[in-house]
Amino acid sequence: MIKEFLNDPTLLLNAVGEGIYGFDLSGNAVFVNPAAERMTGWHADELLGKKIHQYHHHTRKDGSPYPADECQIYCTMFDGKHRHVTDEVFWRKDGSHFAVEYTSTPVYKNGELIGAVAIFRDVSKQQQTELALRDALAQVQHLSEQLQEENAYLISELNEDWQDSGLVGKSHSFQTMLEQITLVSQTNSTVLILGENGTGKELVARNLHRLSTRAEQPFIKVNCAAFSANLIESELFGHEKGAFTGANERRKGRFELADNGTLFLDEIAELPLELQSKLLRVLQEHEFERVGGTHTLTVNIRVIAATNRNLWQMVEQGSFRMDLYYRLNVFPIRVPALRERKEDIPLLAANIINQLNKRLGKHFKGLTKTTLAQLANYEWPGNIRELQNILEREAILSKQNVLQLSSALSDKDPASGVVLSLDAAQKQHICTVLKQCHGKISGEDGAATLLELPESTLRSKMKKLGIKY
Ligand SMILES: Nc1ncnc2c1ncn2[C@@H]1O[C@H](COP(=O)(O)OP(=O)(O)OP(=O)(O)O)[C@@H](O)[C@H]1O
Repeated sequence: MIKEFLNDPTLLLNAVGEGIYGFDLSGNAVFVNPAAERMTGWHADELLGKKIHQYHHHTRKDGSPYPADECQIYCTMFDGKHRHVTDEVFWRKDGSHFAVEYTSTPVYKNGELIGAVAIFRDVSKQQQTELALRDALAQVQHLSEQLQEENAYLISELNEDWQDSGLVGKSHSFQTMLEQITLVSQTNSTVLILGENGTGKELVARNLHRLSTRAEQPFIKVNCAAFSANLIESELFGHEKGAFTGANERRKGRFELADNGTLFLDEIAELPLELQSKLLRVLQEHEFERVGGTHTLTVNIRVIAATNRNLWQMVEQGSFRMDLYYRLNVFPIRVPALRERKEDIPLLAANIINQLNKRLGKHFKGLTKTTLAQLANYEWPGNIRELQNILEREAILSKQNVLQLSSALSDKDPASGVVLSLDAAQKQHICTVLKQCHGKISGEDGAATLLELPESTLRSKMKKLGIKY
């Protein structure tokens, strides 16, 4: 048996699964095994004695010429060196091609180079599997990035602690507003919420989303006043890796995060003019590009915008685009100031006390009659947020289970000997420093540096304290 093999080595070569070609020094085929025939479709008798390079190894995958003197198999015939090639294709008789991996080995007889042997295999399936794996990996990475961003966003949302608050009020103006919310929530129309600070614009936006068909989709908020002019663009539209100094990773913007859901653009009046035109484009065409990107992204978003400013006046002064104003003002909802619905104060106060009891672990039963009268006589420039702050301060100070005011309510400058709450004192100090810095927040001569705070911390403090700059 062994003898049979030794007498006819082609038996073994013909049985091998890899394709085998033998060449003489002129590059003519002297041996072609059946595996090579199967892979290429060329029969041995069509190739033997001919230069195989011309038949199926004469062009690259992209069709560009592959001169014989660059061919790695031919090179082996000239320099007698072994080669291992992994990035080429062989062409079949029918004109198609397949990815190959091959070795080209010199053949010596009595120390003299007489030709070369090429052993090759079809690696197209392996490459396809690798490609599919790479695709799957990229997809997993993409999903994980998205989850990370959504997670970061959700954590910051949870910190906002709005969850327990509902829309409370029985007054006519408030009830009319609730009817408007219910009606418009069933549509996809853009809504513009107008109202003074602390009247509940954000709460209105959240309830609008909750009542809409998008309720199960994300509600994404952007405070247009909380970012500097150059940060807001990437915050809204995201950025590509390397788009600007510090853009070490690709990042999705709020528009992408809000896809299929609702995007709440708070303090819309603070959006720089340049970005107003970009926003207009998204509202009109639902399309945008990430900063530093060329790929156009399409989104399906319901936009709710809010402002405490007189937008029309800004249009007249040239600081707000008229076309954007009309785009946003499709369905305006005006949230009444607290002084316009003083009859709601007892209900609101009861609601706030409930929340305080839960949060502070206390058992306040309500307010004294005198306190209710004092609350009704006040003009509430800070609206419901101010009412919340005052009740919280009293809840901390009070030793009884019925709350009353420890000092008179006043909307005058608090710098007149009255002890300020920590928040009020911080607000006053930050405003003084901002004035000193001519409103500049970042940079060496900015307020953040003077206050020894990171810029982002100062901005979120300003937002929390209701400081507008
Ligand atoms: N009708 C309401 N019933 C109970 N709580 C309310 C009501 N409206 C607003 N609040 C509470 O008042 C506070 C201020 O509301 P919100 O932040 O929505 O106001 P805003 O108008 O968006 O303020 P700003 O313009 O300063 O951003 C929140 O804590 C909110 O929960």
